[in-house]
Amino acid sequence: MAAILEEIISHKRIEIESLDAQQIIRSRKTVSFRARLEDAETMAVIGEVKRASPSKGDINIGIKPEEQAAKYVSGGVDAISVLTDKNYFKGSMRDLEAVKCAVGVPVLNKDFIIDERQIDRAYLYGADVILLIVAALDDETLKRLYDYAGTYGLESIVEVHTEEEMERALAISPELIGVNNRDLKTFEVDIANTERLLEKYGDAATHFIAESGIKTEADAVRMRDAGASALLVGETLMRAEQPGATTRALKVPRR
Ligand SMILES: O=C(O)c1ccccc1NCC(=O)[C@H](O)[C@H](O)COP(=O)(O)O
Repeated sequence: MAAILEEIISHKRIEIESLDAQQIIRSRKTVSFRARLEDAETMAVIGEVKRASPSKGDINIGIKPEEQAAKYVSGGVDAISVLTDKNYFKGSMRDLEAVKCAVGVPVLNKDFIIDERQIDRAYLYGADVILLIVAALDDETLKRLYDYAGTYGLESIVEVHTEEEMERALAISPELIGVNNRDLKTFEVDIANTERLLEKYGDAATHFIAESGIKTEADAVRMRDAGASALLVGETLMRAEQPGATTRALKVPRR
């Protein structure tokens, strides 16, 4: 595991000690991102609320998450990702809740999930989708958490960066796979990673989401041509003067 991921996960282990197992009333219906993807005529865009990151430090600290999310919605965004980790990304579960109250599109709880209690919390705060990072989980835990999320109607984006992780992800037949273009060992970002992996695995029966380093319409076209049906975009939208217009520009027609 990359050193930064290992460090984040050790913080998560401490964080989850304070989370109680809860009896949760499962009355809230989640909003499906997969259904939206299947209906889309353009590349789907997941706009991310990302105040800061380990690789870039502070990006846009002062924003109100619900206002930022509303700007993405004005550009036709298909889902909002909210980074809820506090130590490394300066986010919170309150950010997620504020976004969920402000928008109707699916909301992704972007965090480093290693335990069922984080999934309980994601549902409680209004998530529709969670992220499961293959590099942070063994095979048994990955499958267990994937299935557990499904009991809430939560969809999981199973994130990979390498071929080996892709093989491990495909073994559980997930409906959504995120291909991260960021190498967490070096922080180097190269969108050719999605092209490389999808050249080999693009025919798999799943939806591929290209994550990280997407800046321009030309990048969106490259990801579409590689076989991705969605983009996850953080920094570009967080720094954009007009996040709505930037979102719209990335929604290139599907092939
Ligand atoms: O962004 C980081 O520095 C980072 C470091 C360690 C673990 C995860 C990290 N990022 C999380 C993400 O996956 C990105 O926020 C997401 O893909 C959007 O990336 P970008 O559009 O490049 O901001």
